Amino acid sequence: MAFIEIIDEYKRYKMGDTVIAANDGINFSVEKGELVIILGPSGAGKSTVLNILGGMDTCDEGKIIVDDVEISKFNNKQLTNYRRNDVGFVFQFYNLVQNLTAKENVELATQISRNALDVDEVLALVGLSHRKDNFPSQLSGGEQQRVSIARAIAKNPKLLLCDEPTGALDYNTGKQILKTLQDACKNTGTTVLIITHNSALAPIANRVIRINDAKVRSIEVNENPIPVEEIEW
Ligand SMILES: Nc1ncnc2c1ncn2[C@@H]1O[C@H](COP(=O)(O)OP(=O)(O)OP(=O)(O)O)[C@@H](O)[C@H]1O
Repeated sequence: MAFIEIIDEYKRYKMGDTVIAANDGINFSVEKGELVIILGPSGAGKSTVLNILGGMDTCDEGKIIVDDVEISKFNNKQLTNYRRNDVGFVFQFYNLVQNLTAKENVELATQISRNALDVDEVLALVGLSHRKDNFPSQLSGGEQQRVSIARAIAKNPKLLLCDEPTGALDYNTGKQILKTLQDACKNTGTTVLIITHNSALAPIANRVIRINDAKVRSIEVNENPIPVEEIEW
């Protein structure tokens, strides 16, 4: 069995009298340590899959298996522990606590997690050692996103889930963030999933899952992913 298995997963939202199928029979698997890109246009159902995989939402039907555990059977308490210990999240808008320094923002995550890594080492890993005592308002967007990546990695999660992590950044800063994620995947062995609508990013991933209109349309495995610094878009 693969590290992540999503099997016949369905999620529907009721809007008044109509029902929207956000995920309509999703199937894919991911191997441990892979960098995965989930590609698709707005409204395709990408965030829904990621939220279900991250234990922030639950599916209506299907099985979600992570590291041999069926998380789709979890109760609320189990889901809380799963989110705390096993999943790191990175969002488009960094969601940092404004009155805490970069280091304190990362520490906050390590305090509620079981397997936390050394905060200074993780800040060094994302290239922020020299900025750790700064507040978010004193950091650029790219630096703030690196703090949020550090915060997610510091929990030493099984999965790092990133929803449009470069969406609010300019081209070069976005590229640096993707490189940070690619390096983090390589250097820590964490399985990383990135949602994007930018198909030019596909070559950097080990696996590319294309989702459109609530279904998986293709899955592609790259034997030789390309370093982020070598792609242009
Ligand atoms: N909480 C919700 N209530 C009702 N409908 C929802 C909810 N969340 C998502 N949807 C609907 O489900 C579909 C898939 O949404 P989803 O956010 O997963 O797409 P996406 O591919 O991540 O899009 P984007 O790139 O714009 O974030 C959309 O039609 C959306 O409007």
